[in-house]
Amino acid sequence: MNSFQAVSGMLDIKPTNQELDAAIYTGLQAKEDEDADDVKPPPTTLVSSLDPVASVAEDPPLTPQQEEVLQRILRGENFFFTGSAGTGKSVLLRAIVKAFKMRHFEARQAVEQQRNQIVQDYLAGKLDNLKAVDENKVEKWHLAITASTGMAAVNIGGCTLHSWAGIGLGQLPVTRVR
Ligand SMILES: Nc1ncnc2c1ncn2[C@@H]1O[C@H](COP(=O)(O)OP(=O)(O)OP(=O)(O)O)[C@@H](O)[C@H]1O
Repeated sequence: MNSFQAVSGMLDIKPTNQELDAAIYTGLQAKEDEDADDVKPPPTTLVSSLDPVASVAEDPPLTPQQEEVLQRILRGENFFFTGSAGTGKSVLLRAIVKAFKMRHFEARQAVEQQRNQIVQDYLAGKLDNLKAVDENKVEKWHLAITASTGMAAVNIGGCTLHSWAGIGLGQLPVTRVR
């Protein structure tokens, strides 16, 4: 069974651990919400309790299928994951966000270690001059966590696609949309 078949063959399952193994997820497909444009982004203090990385601490370990999707995304594949309600999409998405944040954190840490090593070598007389660390080796990326409605966005610690794109309520003329 290929991934696509696995994805399409798991509709209407309940979110038990065993059935989650047979399930894959609907990325950012959100429930219908006609008032989505009216939903304001929640204040930062509220969002903190919904922080996707903080939530991962309480999330269960990924199922093999969730883990496979995570690994493939980390390898750079474009991945559309889908499934009916309660099949573990949000749990997986939070794990993806955490993995990217960890990757960035580790890259920054490596730079700091190199920098410390240079200073130590210089102080120990092993280097004539302090040299700069090549920060270009730090992976640079932008992570946008978006959903099509405000409620769906809150659930994943993101924002609406409209908000992220600067469209807001869509009341400004096109020329003024950033
Ligand atoms: N790997 C897992 N092991 C055990 N439980 C899990 C796992 N993944 C998800 N669950 C549980 O299944 C339930 C549904 O998960 P989640 O909210 O991620 O589903 P969803 O597909 O995003 O749902 P919806 O489409 O309704 O937003 C939650 O209670 C979650 O903790």
